[in-house]
Amino acid sequence: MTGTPTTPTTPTTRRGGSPVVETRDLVRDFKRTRAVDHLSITVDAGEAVGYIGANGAGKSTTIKMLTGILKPTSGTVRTCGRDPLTDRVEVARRVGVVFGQRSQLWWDLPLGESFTILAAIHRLEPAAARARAARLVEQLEMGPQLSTPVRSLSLGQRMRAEVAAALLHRPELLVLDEPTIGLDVLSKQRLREFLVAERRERGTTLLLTTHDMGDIERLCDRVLVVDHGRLAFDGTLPGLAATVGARRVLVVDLAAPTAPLQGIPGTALLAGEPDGLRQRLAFDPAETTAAEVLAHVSARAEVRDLTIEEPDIEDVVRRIYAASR
Ligand SMILES: Nc1ncnc2c1ncn2[C@@H]1O[C@H](COP(=O)(O)OP(=O)(O)OP(=O)(O)O)[C@@H](O)[C@H]1O
Repeated sequence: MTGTPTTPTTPTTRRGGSPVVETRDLVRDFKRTRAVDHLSITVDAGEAVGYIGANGAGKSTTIKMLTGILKPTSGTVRTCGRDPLTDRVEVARRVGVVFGQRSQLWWDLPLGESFTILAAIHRLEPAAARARAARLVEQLEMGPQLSTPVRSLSLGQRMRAEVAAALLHRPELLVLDEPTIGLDVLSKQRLREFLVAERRERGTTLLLTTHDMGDIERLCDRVLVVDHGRLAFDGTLPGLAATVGARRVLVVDLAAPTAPLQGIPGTALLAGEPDGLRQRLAFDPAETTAAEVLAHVSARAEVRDLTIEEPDIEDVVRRIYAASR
């Protein structure tokens, strides 16, 4: 890795919109811990930004300051151009927040009633609110759950409901804290597809924390890495993967036992099953593509099935730490 990782690296091209999130020298101390340490970040209108870091790096504390839940120790924070502490109501009007571990829905009420109550809280015009809720319900395929009490929803259904609730008032910024944690593959996919569509249709700015590289890959144009409360990286995901040398792994299930798939350009063969039926090839996306690797494999053996293992964010972040020692 080149340069010191705690020096922000190549920022991506900015869209030139006005900042939706802007922090300058933001600090938050708890008794003995500096959770956020002179953090200066900017997110422009229409961007989709992944905010990542190891457990305890300061992500939730930052988000709580952006949304007016926590007061900074020092420094400034502007969300949609406002101070989230003194302009709480205006910020709440313009921002939607989803905390994966916490619900904003009424547990014992049918889901549809939560939407009605939220619309009233946001003082939305009833007909417009009903139309917006109906559209979200349709897009998120939640119609059958509208009369179900929230406590009886599956985790995937509840997360989609949380996202719908956070978007009911058409916020400019949607902040998502671990939106796909614990979801099965299909639920993750549905939620990601919805968020991509929402962004395309309404230009909603996304800021999300996640431990899932798939969320970043499918949703974000830009990644911010926080390490011990400080900004450690600001750039694209390929830029981050290249910076830390993160590899992807192509896992192939072969039709017949096959000799180890050694010597495929740009790959390293990882330990596989002894019969050679399942083999794992690590590759650097900067050097080759999954399609090229697969073409080489197919020339040697019949491929029955394949999966690609993404670099794990914890692993990427561990590599950043290792490089900073
Ligand atoms: N209310 C609190 N009181 C004391 N310390 C806190 C409090 N909230 C957070 N911290 C500490 O601040 C640091 C940053 O915590 P934070 O929750 O922001 O990290 P995080 O990156 O969101 O982690 P995770 O991925 O585990 O949610 C940690 O050392 C944490 O223990």
